[in-house]
Amino acid sequence: MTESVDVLIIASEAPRFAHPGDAGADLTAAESVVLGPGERALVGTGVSIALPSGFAAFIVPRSGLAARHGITVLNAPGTVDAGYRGEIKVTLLNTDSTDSYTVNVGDRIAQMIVMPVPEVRFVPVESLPGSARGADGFGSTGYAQKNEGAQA
Ligand SMILES: O=c1ccn([C@H]2C[C@H](O)[C@@H](COP(=O)(O)OP(=O)(O)OP(=O)(O)O)O2)c(=O)[nH]1
Ligand SMILES: [Mg+2]
Repeated sequence: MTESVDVLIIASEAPRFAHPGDAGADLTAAESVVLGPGERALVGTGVSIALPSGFAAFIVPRSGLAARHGITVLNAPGTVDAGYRGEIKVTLLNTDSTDSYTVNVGDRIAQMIVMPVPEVRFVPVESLPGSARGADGFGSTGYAQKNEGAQA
């Protein structure tokens, strides 16, 4: 596993790790916007990066904004491809049905996680190998804890 990775960056305000060892680096807004109830907006961060090949960055919500204000990232996790050189933008969504939310320049609006991603080749086959789950999904194992008498 790679210990550290260098990500080239041009930024008005660089993403920052709040604590050493944090997975997510906070992204700040480079523009102000008011999100009305239920509204979304594409918010610039002023950050452009060049990831090494074999890596991607994922834009995910901040839990505090979500829990306190209902602000989330609509397309979470937003995917930043290694070859992308444009400005990283965040699609913020105000899920609150009554309150507006104001984003000011410099506010920490989301976080970015850099992760290794393998090069994938899709290999066409006639049939797939068997597995314990098979084609079961979409709630096939039930929802509540089984020992609480929930229906499967
Ligand atoms: O939250 C996001 C998601 C994506 N991007 C940038 C980086 C990414 O490499 C590029 C394309 O993203 P994606 O593939 O998700 O969007 P698309 O709608 O498929 O656009 P495209 O046709 O350009 O791939 O947009 C962001 O800045 N923020
Ligand atoms: Mg795409």
